[in-house]
Amino acid sequence: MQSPAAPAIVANNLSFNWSDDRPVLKDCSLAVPRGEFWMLLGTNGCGKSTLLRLLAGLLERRSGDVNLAPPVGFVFQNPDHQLVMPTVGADVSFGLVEERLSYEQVRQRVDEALMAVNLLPLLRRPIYALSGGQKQRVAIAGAIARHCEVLLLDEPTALLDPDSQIELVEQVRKLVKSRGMTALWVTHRLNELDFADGAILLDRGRVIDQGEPERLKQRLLEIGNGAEVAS
Ligand SMILES: Nc1ncnc2c1ncn2[C@@H]1O[C@H](COP(=O)(O)OP(=O)(O)OP(=O)(O)O)[C@@H](O)[C@H]1O
Repeated sequence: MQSPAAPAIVANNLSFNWSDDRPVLKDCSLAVPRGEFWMLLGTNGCGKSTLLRLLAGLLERRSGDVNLAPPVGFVFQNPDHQLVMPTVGADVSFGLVEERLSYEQVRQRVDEALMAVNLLPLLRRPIYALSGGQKQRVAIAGAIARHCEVLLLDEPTALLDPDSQIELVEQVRKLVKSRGMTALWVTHRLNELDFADGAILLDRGRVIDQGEPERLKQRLLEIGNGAEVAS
């Protein structure tokens, strides 16, 4: 059995090219401790989404190793690319199909997951009638219903207004702490870093630092252009 301090997300020497002449990720290694909420930072186009997709297995890696505690949940920047069923309850239960659970077990998992993201009263609500923040919480509930150990979130607040943005980051932090999950959250918004236990800084495809969020915030400001990384 792994100790509680063992990392739940590990990557060693990951490299990736979209085309032969343009390396996107260069020898990236990182580790996120179990039960912690970490952020993946970097300026536009430095490779954050590509790295997250490699970690999730959504892209095939060509070199290096990845090791994540299963099951793994993924939350996309645009929830409309992820939510496929007509109502909240149907969407959360859809992710459980492969587990062949009984009707009662599915109901229990869906209720528990929606309660965790404060959406149980919206169980029967059509997806089209939700706000952007509510849609993101449905996507997160899908991962909770599947009892995911690891949650990977690709700029989940990119399309949200500032209030919903802070609400979502607070809620994910609470979920990580209360459920013992491990989360890696991609962002370039400095204010979100205040909620993180740790961070990983990517610069032009290389992991140049990882650890204390405040130090990485300063480094991001140094390497980034102020306008882009401002919240
Ligand atoms: N499907 C793709 N095909 C070809 N090139 C791609 C593809 N997706 C991303 N890229 C390129 O890979 C590089 C890294 O992109 P990526 O989306 O991973 O960066 P990012 O740090 O997440 O950027 P942003 O903050 O703007 O979302 C960029 O140069 C981008 O143009």
